[in-house]
Amino acid sequence: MKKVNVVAAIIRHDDKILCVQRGENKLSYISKKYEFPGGKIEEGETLEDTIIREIKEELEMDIKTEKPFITVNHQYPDFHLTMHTFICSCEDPTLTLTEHINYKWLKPSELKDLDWAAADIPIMENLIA
Ligand SMILES: Nc1nc2c([nH]c(=O)n2[C@@H]2O[C@H](COP(=O)(O)OP(=O)(O)OP(=O)(O)O)[C@@H](O)[C@H]2O)c(=O)[nH]1
Repeated sequence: MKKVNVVAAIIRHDDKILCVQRGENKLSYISKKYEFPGGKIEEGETLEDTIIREIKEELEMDIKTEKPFITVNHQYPDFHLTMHTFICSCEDPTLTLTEHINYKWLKPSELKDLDWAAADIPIMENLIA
């Protein structure tokens, strides 16, 4: 089974968290789902390098990693995902979507209203708790 290793950013600004929506995908279970921005770890990168690079690529945004949050292991029908997450901050919340189709800045109590990728559900629940 294919293994995918990603890092995702929980970007906070004021009392809100950034949530982004994936575009259409041939895998229906991730198509148009909400997620935390991020991506795959490249060779030689630290987890922090990955998240800074991915957020710049996907959102044209500069962030600072504050602390590691949880790591999730999730078995999707076609691959096994390990997703490391970091709580991050940004000075300027302005962003440009280069890959996603929508974004929302939500308070923790509002996170449960989105249609999340399955692997993100434990992350979202920990943020609410
Ligand atoms: N970045 C990110 N990926 C997630 C999250 N939740 C989740 O299930 N994934 C899955 O993890 C996989 C890897 O993420 P990615 O962003 O690098 O994937 P991708 O397919 O767009 O990358 P690629 O097209 O460059 O290969 C995707 O299948 C994605 O659906 C999340 O919160 N953030």
